[in-house]
Amino acid sequence: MNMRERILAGKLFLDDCEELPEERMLAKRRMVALNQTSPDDLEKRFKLLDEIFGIKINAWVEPPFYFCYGRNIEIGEECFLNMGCTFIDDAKIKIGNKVAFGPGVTIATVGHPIHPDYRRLMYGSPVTIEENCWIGANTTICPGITIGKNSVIGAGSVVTKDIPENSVAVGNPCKVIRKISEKDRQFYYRDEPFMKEDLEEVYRLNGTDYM
Ligand SMILES: CC(=O)SCCNC(=O)CCNC(=O)[C@H](O)C(C)(C)COP(=O)(O)OP(=O)(O)OC[C@H]1O[C@@H](n2cnc3c(N)ncnc32)[C@H](O)[C@@H]1OP(=O)(O)O
Repeated sequence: MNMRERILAGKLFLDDCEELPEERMLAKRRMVALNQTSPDDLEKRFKLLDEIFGIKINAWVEPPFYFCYGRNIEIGEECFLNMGCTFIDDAKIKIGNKVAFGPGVTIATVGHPIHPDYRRLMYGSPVTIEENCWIGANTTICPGITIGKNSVIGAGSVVTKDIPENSVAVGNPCKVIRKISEKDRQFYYRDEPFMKEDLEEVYRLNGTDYM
């Protein structure tokens, strides 16, 4: 097994060989270039993002955006990353369609042994966020986590265990407080109801179709 295979297999690894440092250096150059783009230079931004992810993507990534490799992140259609997200992608990060990230979200796929004698070593474990999730501001997602589709993670959460689909989960450690229900189709925030005329006006003002 070579080092890259060890990383993928979740085994202990070090990352100073097999051109991994060169790959990270190239990624850092692209990261710096992306984070220095002007907000109106969208053409350059989109080109750099395609280079970073290694494939043409259809997602909105608000700089600054920080990552290790970029190529280990698989991002679905119509995702939105608000500013200041950090994706530590030594192992795979898989993000489904229409996932929204608040500002300052950290995804960590890598960890170090607890004992200081072995601390320099690393192990990776992939993170999966299924479609339609909303990850609140400044959330940290730990190695090996899966967040099920449609779920909402409250701001400032630290996700240390898998979160099932259709859940609202908050806190440190992040715990499910309730399931998403039919009531959430009626109220958008506390006791504020969705109203047909209100929705119509929002979509009309924005020039988009109603629902
Ligand atoms: C894509 C973007 O850029 S979005 C911009 C960034 N925006 C955000 O990050 C906002 C994220 N929103 C939140 O964290 C909200 O609090 C939500 C969505 C989790 C609220 O969900 P709701 O189910 O409506 O929760 P509700 O407000 O009723 O609170 C329920 C309980 O959870 C607690 N709670 C709510 N949010 C959090 C949180 N982030 N962390 C810890 N506890 C929380 C409340 O204090 C309450 O506790 P109590 O029962 O002891 O009083």
